[in-house]
Amino acid sequence: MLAQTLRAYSTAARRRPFQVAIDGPAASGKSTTAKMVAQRLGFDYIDTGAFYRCVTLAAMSKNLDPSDPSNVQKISDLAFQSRIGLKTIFADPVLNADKTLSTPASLPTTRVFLDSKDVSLEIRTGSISKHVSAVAAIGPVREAVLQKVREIGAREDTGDNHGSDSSSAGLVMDGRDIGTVVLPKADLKVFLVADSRVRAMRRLEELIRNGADPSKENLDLDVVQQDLERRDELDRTRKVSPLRKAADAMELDTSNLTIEGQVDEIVKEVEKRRGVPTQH
Ligand SMILES: Nc1ncnc2c1ncn2[C@@H]1O[C@H](COP(=O)(O)OP(=O)(O)O)[C@@H](O)[C@H]1O
Ligand SMILES: Nc1ccn([C@H]2C[C@H](O)[C@@H](COP(=O)(O)OP(=O)(O)O)O2)c(=O)n1
Repeated sequence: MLAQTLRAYSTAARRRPFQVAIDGPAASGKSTTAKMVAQRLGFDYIDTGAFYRCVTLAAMSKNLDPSDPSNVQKISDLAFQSRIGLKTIFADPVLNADKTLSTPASLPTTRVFLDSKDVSLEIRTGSISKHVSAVAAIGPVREAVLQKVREIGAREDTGDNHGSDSSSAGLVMDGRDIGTVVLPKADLKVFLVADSRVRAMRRLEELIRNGADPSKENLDLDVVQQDLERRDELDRTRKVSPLRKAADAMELDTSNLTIEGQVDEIVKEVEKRRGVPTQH
């Protein structure tokens, strides 16, 4: 009996993927960095912000204004009922002339599905960004998202991930409360920050890259910066699971870093903590 228990325990211990929690304010580089870290290490990736954005889209599609307190119950019900799925497409490693493998330079892309519909671009529009913090402040909505995220995390733990039959060695998850609430025992916690003007420039470029037209929409650097700062303030001051740095998180300021640079810092730290150098 004891031997059986010990064997079960050691299997569970071996199976638990290495967890990397990445938190920080809006547009600090969390999802880009998290995806690339996952690609470099062969880990899975979960973007928790996408869940709050999907619930916001579901609410707005039903004309439920998230800032109206009388809609809280209906939005909470929607959060529990909505089926939300993520699929991250990682690029294959590159085979070098000397037969070694290296990580491709291309960025992985994450497709987001709400009740089977691909809403990847729709959830990034200005109107969703404007309302998402109000939705994310609703306690039952956070419970519903936590439940969904943990279910996905547990599937990855048992190998039922992305249709693959083997579980990955680790998991990278990004959001606002990953290190404090969702994965409080994460093996590595990172808190990304960057100057708000720099974040606004990067976010504006991204919106334009994704097809936004600043001449037609009310979109300039000041507008984007104000939206990021307003959202950060709401996320930091809400009662349930506010945005804050976990006491044991490593802080990384990306203002003067390249994307590769910030990914390198995190991968180095994972390798140090795992004691296993990974192939690049
Ligand atoms: N070090 C960097 N240098 C330049 N652009 C960056 C850097 N880090 C992130 N970005 C860009 O900034 C934008 C916001 O990053 P993103 O990963 O979406 O942030 P978050 O997930 O924190 O909101 C993206 O367009 C991303 O490509
Ligand atoms: N774990 C999380 C993730 C996101 N949120 C909320 C707070 C954010 O304003 C929204 C959207 O998050 P997302 O990471 O997609 O937003 P940005 O890419 O940083 O603009 O969701 C949260 O409260 N908790």
